[in-house]
Amino acid sequence: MKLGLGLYRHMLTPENFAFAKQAGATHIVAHLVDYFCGGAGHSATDDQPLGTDWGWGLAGDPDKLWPLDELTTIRRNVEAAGLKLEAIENFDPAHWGDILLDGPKRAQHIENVKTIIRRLGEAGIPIMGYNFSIAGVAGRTKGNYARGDAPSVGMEGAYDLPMPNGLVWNMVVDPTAPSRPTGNIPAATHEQLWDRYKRFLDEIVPVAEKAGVRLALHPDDPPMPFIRGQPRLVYQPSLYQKVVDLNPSPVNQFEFCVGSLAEMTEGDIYDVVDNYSRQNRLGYVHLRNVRDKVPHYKETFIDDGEVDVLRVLAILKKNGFEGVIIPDHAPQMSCAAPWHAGMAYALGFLKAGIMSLEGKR
Ligand SMILES: O=C(O)[C@@H](O)[C@@H](O)[C@H](O)[C@H](O)CO
Repeated sequence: MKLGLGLYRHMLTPENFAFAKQAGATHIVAHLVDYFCGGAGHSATDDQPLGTDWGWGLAGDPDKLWPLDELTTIRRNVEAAGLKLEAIENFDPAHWGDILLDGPKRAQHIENVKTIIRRLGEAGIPIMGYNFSIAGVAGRTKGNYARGDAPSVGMEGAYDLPMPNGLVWNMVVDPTAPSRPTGNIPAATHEQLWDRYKRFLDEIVPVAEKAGVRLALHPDDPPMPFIRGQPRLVYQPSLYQKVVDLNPSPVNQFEFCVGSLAEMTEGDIYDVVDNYSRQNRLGYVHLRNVRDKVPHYKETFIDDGEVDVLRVLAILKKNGFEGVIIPDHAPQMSCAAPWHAGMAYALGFLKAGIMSLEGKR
C-alpha cells in the first residue's frame, strides 16, 4: 500500500510536493479542475470546495482540453520532487457536462473524454478519477464539527433547491446564466442516469483499455439518492456492484472513498471494503473518517470518527491492495497552516498504520 496526497490545481507547487514527500507520501493525485478560481477564491481556512447555490464558480474553457504538454509537465514536476503522479481527479464539467445531462453537445463531449484519456496514457498517468453526477459535490456545509472545534465539512440536511440552467456538476458552464437565469434543468430519473452511465462506459472503456489508463469512479458525495432534485448513481454501497456488472473490464475501477461509503445509510463499511478490494476494483482509495450518516454526517479527525481506519487498512492489506491511499480531506488545525497541519496529521496516522501492517520500522 502506498501513501499519497491529493492537491488542488493551485496547490500543484514545488513547496507542496516537498511537503508531501516530507510527510511520507510517495504519490500525488492532482485535481486540474479549478474549483477555487485560480486560488483567488481560496483562503487559508478553506478545507475543500463548498461554493454557493451557483456551485464552485466558473468551469474551464470548453474549447481547451488539458494539453498533453501540461499533463507531461505536471508529471515531470512531481517526479522531480521524488514522487509519482498516480491520478488526475475529476473531469472539467465544461468538457464533459453534456454526457451527464445527455445534452446537445454529448457527442463532442464523448470525443473530449476520449482525447483526455488518450493524453493521460501518453503522459504516463495511470488513473483518471471521476464522479458521474449531475449535481456534483453539492450540499455540504462547514462548521466546527471536529475534535477541539476544528473546522471540517458535513451536512445539515437535504439540499433540494432545483438546479438552474447553466450549472452542471456544481460548476457554471454557461457564464451568462447567473445574470439571466432561464429556468431549471429538468430532473432526470435514476433509470435515465444509469442509462447515460452505461453509454458512457460502453464508449470510453475501450479507449481507456487501449490507452493503458484505468477509470476510477467516485461514489456520490454526499451520498444522497437525490441532490438538487437530480438522481445520484452510487449512493449505497451495493450500487458499486452494478458498476462492475455493467462492464467488467479491468480498467473499470473505483476512486474508493471510504468516507462517502461510511456516510451511506446501508451497509457495513468493513464488509464493503472487503468485498470490493477482494474483487480488485480499487483504483485508488480516499481514506478519511466520519460520524453519522447522510443527511447529517460530519467529517472528523482520522482517529476520531466511527470508522476504525486501522481495521480498514488491515482489510486492504489482507486482500493485497497495492495502490495509493490519500487522505482526501482532513479537518483544519489551529495554526498558521491549517490545511497542511490537518493533512500532515492524517498522513502521519496513515503512515504509521501502513508501516505496522507491513512490519516496517
Ligand atoms: O474536495 C475534495 O477533494 C472533494 O470534493 C472530493 O473528495 C470529491 O468528492 C471527489 O473529487 C469527486 O470525484
